Amino acid sequence: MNTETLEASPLDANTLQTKKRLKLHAHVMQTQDESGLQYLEVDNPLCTARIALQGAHVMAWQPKFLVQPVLWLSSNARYVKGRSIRGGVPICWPWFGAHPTDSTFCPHGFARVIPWRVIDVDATPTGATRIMLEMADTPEAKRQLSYPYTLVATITVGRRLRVDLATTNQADHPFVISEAFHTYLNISDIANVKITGLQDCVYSDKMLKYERHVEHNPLTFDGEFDRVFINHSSDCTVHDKGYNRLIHVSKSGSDTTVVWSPGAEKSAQMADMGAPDEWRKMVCVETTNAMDNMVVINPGRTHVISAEYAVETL
Ligand SMILES: O=P(O)(O)OC[C@H]1O[C@H](O)[C@H](O)[C@@H](O)[C@@H]1O
Repeated sequence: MNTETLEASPLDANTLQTKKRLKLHAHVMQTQDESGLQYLEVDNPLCTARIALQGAHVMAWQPKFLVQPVLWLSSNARYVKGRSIRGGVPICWPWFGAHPTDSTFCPHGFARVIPWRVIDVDATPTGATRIMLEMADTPEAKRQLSYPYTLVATITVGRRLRVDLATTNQADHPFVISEAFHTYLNISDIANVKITGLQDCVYSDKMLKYERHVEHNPLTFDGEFDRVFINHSSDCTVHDKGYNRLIHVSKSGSDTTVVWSPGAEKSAQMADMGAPDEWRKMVCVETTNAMDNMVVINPGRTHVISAEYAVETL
């Protein structure tokens, strides 16, 4: 289904304004809250999901065979124009972390706070729902990145969640990006999990002024943890003995993985991390290209980063 005319049509915009709900597809409803933020609510035979059009941000995804959600979403996340939502799958683009030269530019890039528009909604042969979104060309996006590009996210929700982000260089010169799916995974407790798949990898430790070390063991957590695993292009698995399940994170087009747990002290300083112990129920496993693995995109070329999440119950 092509919904390209949806936002351009005053009739459709008014319908959404008045009714706050608009059916885009058999399994997808577009809704709007009081502040004007819009969401896609997906309910298909395999899962439910919620996507904010601001940031192409997957806020929730839950396969129907599971009791616990797969993504963590803060209970006091802010739903405000121009601010990122704490939880789910924020898209960091076209830089990861702080902008290298201008501190007024959005941390982790502007893609997560800009509205995106729906360009297609479809069902896959397996019964999943595939939604394509394109980032709008707003003055704010232009202020922070002046050269021409297109940025398209394809989000597929079913038994698995897949996110693909395609950057096309429309300029007449190469440009460089860093990027991430900053995914917050829902876990039983940070003390119950270990993460495998990162052993023997070199990491830069943000807690130790970016010192580099080699990871020898599966990751476990006993305080704030913020590591950037360089040249890591393989998959990893979160083992959660509290929820008796594994969350497999597989990827392509990504050579960096970031693992982040804020710990009690940092969480207490953040306004949108929910109740005091809520941080214990999340760990971020971020499919990334950053630091040594920033991506050069030549004119006319497209680069795609993809991540897929699958849950195995034990
Ligand atoms: O608060 P945010 O801008 O969403 O960033 C949250 C976190 O993101 C990443 O994982 C970084 O490695 C952390 O250093 C940062 O604190």
